[in-house]
Amino acid sequence: MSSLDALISTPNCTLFILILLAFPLLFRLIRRPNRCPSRPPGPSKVPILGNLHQLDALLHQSLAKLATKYGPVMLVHFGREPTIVISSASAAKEALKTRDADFCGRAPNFCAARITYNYSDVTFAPYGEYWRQMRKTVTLELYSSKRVQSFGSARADEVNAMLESLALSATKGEVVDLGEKAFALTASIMFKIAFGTSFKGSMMDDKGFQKLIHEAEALLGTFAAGDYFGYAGWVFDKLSGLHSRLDRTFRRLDQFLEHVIDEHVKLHNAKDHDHGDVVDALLRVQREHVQSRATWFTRNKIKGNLIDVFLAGVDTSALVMIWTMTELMKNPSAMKKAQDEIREFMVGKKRISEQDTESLKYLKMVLKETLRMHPPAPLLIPKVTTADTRVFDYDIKAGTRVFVNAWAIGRDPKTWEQPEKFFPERFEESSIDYKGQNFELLPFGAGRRMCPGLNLGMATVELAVANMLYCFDWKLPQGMTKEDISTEEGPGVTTFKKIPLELVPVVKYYA
Ligand code: HEM
Repeated sequence: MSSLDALISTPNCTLFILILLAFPLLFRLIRRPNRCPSRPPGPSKVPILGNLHQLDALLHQSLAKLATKYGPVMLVHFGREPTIVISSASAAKEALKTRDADFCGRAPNFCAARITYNYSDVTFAPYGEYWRQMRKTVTLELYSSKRVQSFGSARADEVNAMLESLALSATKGEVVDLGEKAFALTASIMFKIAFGTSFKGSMMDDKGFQKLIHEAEALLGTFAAGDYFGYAGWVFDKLSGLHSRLDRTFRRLDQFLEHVIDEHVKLHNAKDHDHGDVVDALLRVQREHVQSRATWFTRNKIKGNLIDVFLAGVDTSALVMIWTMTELMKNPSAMKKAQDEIREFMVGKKRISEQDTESLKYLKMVLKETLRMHPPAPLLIPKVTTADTRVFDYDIKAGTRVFVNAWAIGRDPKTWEQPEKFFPERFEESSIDYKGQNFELLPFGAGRRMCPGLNLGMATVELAVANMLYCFDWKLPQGMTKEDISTEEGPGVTTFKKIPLELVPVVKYYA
């Protein structure tokens, strides 16, 4: 036996050699957490469906329930599509602030592609140069504070018309469907802002227009199987009639927009006339582009952005009004406090102006509390990651769909004391606001895809609610108590109130 053989045959040395051989393996095991991607936790999926069988029509609510088990960064599968669901303020902050650039894509959406002229709008446009240019343009032409102010008379006129119709119902002791009033108001305001005319002067009446917008919204909220199951899903959508329903709605919208744009062009060519509305603004931008030989600002881009104004601006603002009145009727002490504030401030005045609403501190808290409990877009607008990224310590691949559950975040007991209680006073000593800096309250989102229409929407809501509370007292229909008022939501991408809010207005100060 050689000396080397002798050495190897000793037990100590054999152990040493074994450790030496095992070292690379041990090293790999120790380093494993850093090298292997760590997936967010989530419910186990079944073939084809993924986790669809565990979700229901109130998607934000069923996702919130699952998140209590799997945590604030959760992976679920919609068919074959992996989707990350963010359900806490700190996870939302990491996604929408720290890694905002990775979380600002939009998920492909079959219905949205058709309705928005292949993503010619801002809301559904994929993140990139086109979205940047368009968002800059519409921010200047539509959403700047100067523009929001310039639409003030449209808001005042339409709010006055609504108050007049409520006063008429009050004299007859009629029950009114407040949801209907709110949608009619926001639709007529956006119509005037966009087209420079009221329904009366247009080719479409208010009911027909509202129906068309609701149908387009419903299509955006429809689960298109093609988005989640590839070609098989596309065939299913075709056979189920989704494609023809989509085509019908698109053609009606297109016909209407073509007519409105032609009218504006004619008037401009004949009289160099500018109504100061959105169509004129977009046509002016188009002319400037043509002069500088840029060709990308086509007619479809104008139509896509006009549709955006309605789809993003009508239902959202109306829903804030409806939920505010619902919560105030269920909480008479908050209703009294809000009315006392307004009526004390308004002594001797006829109508509340937009400037007046700035002084109504309690009303602003009421609206914040409503937006906390009832964000109109509870999952914001679905996003998609634009790069491989992380939230907390979880790896997320580029191209993954992302839902930020603003509804769950607004009701997170780790952030909010008694989150199910409507309690505007919680904002008395708090600086939390909904303007995208506080991730506990995200009704408008945050980061670069945050809602640019915040001021436009809230200007309408504040003016309308303040005047409704000032001019009228509100009673429940005979035989009903506040406990009978339902807060149940209907299915869809927005938090519709399932059972209409029906109230009886009683004139207090209306002249
Ligand atoms: C109170 C009413 C409103 C609420 C609660 C609301 C809420 C939202 C939310 C949650 C988003 C998605 C943000 C995200 O994905 O992170 C959004 C996006 C958007 N909103 Fe609003 N919105 C309101 C009013 C309006 C109005 C009046 C307009 C315009 C007329 C408007 C135009 C838009 C647009 C264009 C986007 C897409 C932004 C982008 O993708 O870059 N919104 N809104």
